[in-house]
Amino acid sequence: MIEVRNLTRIFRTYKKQPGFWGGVKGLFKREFEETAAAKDISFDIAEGEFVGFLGPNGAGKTTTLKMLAGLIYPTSGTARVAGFEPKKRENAYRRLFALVLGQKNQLWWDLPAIESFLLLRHIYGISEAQYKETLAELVSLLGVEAKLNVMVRELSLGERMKMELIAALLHRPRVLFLDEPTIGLDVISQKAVRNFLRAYNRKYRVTILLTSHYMADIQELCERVIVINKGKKIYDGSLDRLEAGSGTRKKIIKFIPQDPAAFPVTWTSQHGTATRSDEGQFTLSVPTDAVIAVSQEILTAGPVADITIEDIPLEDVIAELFATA
Ligand SMILES: Nc1ncnc2c1ncn2[C@@H]1O[C@H](COP(=O)(O)OP(=O)(O)OP(=O)(O)O)[C@@H](O)[C@H]1O
Repeated sequence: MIEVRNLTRIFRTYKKQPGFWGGVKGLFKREFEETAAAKDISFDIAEGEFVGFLGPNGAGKTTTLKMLAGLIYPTSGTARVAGFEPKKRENAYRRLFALVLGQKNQLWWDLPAIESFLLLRHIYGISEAQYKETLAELVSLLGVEAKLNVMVRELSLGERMKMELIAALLHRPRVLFLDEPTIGLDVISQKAVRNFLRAYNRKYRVTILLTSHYMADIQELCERVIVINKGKKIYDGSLDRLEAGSGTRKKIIKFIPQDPAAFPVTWTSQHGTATRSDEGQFTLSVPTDAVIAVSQEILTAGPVADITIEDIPLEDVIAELFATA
């Protein structure tokens, strides 16, 4: 469904010297700076896939999504979505995808959401019957029946995002580009949006490319992730492989001794040293194959009130990937 080959976008920005005279100088001699927001990015996404697009701030995620949506032109390379070249901005392509930017609104601020939906119905030429059916389904899935006639500016952030999603899906796109759709939402709204996206993806086999800084979004929704850093793709594969195959093939052991005096403040095992926290807890990061040995060492050292073995948080795995890339 999505085919990206060596997609590159270089931004050229004017470097203004500070102050008034800096501005005047700039009139005569302009200095430019080039930023490669996307460098030689290639990937394929099959129909119905739900792919997470990860990277730190400024990695080039939004730039790539905007190129796929035809909002900005690539400097070089090609992109094809369902056979269309986004940069040509054909109407048939506009009907095929939707782009949701969590940080921007497409709904009319001073009107109830339903008015924007009606406008979109006309823009996309959606038949009355299809409009009614789609709207009823989306509104009920997202639970916003009671808010359709409320001015958008009076909606909560979560309600507004749900309305944005309805606006994006009214014309039944086959491809969805979601740029941080859960940003700023409370945990309950984040979960509601996630549940909706999962159900929608499964029911309609819509192809979804999602960026989010919330790892829960990625872990709950995406089996595959593409990671980019400084404009370059550094990983493309399953989330499991990313977690298992990372340099941090480790687990975290946390324990609280029954008698704190039985353990020194700094306790050393064969595989590392842990320092007691104010709450009396010790935390050790150990290689996965040493988990049993270290657990036995802890239990031999003295009775424990609690012991847990956890996976390294995905955030840490990814942070390590960025650091080594
Ligand atoms: N219109 C523009 N003009 C100049 N530089 C730009 C422009 N848009 C983006 N950039 C630069 O391109 C780089 C990538 O930006 P982009 O917004 O794609 O990153 P991102 O991965 O989406 O980051 P974030 O997670 O913070 O949203 C950044 O260094 C940014 O400053």
